[in-house]
Amino acid sequence: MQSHQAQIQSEIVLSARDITVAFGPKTVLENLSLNVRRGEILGFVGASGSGKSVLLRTVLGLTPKRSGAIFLFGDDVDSLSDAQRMRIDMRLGVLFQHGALFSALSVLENVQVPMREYLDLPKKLMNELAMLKIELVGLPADAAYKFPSELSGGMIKRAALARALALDPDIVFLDEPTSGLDPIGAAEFDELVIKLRDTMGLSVYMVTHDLDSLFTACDRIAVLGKKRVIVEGTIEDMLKCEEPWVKSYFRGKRARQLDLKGRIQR
Ligand SMILES: Nc1ncnc2c1ncn2[C@@H]1O[C@H](COP(=O)(O)OP(=O)(O)OP(=O)(O)O)[C@@H](O)[C@H]1O
Repeated sequence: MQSHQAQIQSEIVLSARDITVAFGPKTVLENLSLNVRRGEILGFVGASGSGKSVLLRTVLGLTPKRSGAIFLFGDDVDSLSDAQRMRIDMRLGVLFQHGALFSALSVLENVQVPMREYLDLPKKLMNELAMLKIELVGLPADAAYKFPSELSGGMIKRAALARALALDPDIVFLDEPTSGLDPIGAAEFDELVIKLRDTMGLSVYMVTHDLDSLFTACDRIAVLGKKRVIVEGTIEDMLKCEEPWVKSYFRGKRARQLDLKGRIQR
């Protein structure tokens, strides 16, 4: 019999099954299947234009699929009532590429956007909860009253993460979270994501091109190619894989510069 811990570990929080998405005559995803397990950080990679953002939008219900099913926390989202769907949506946090904060709102107000949308809380409590999230992502308290234009790139990402965490989600979707950050800022962001996973049991679906993130933060990696997931596994599996795109990505010049293999063996 599986231990309770093993059951939790193997629980599937997101299952995309046989997903096909097309725009007019152009099929972008075809019979794609992918699972995210509770408490794991899944890195999702693929060539530019291969459909990573389309899949993310499809999972979130923002882009319609032609066929297939999306299961979130065991429920087929197409079978849910509006009220049930809303309860599921509250368990998802999203950090879109470029942070996508509202420029006219302070950081505190940005973090409160999901709270205002889904909850009916007194202002004082909302302020306290938003401050807790701001602290959680490592921003100083005075950042709460700043506007996005007054923040560095790294602070914007953290503020956007605080907003994604506003409702204590079970899974967060991060779309290229470290793009535009310098290597130190990117490494700090990865550490933050790992810490949140470890302390909150968060599941993380991370679209990324960042080899450092794939190496240090991701438990598993899924590679999108030919309209579906062509390879899935650990970073060690990627380094052994002979599929041409995977090989050139993980063992190409840039990867060699990062000395990924050496770092694995150390
Ligand atoms: N609304 C749309 N209408 C038509 N085509 C679209 C639409 N959205 C995306 N596409 C097409 O789907 C394909 C996949 O795009 P997508 O943005 O998902 O790629 P990606 O893997 O996220 O790329 P990148 O790594 O560059 O962000 C592209 O050819 C894009 O032009």
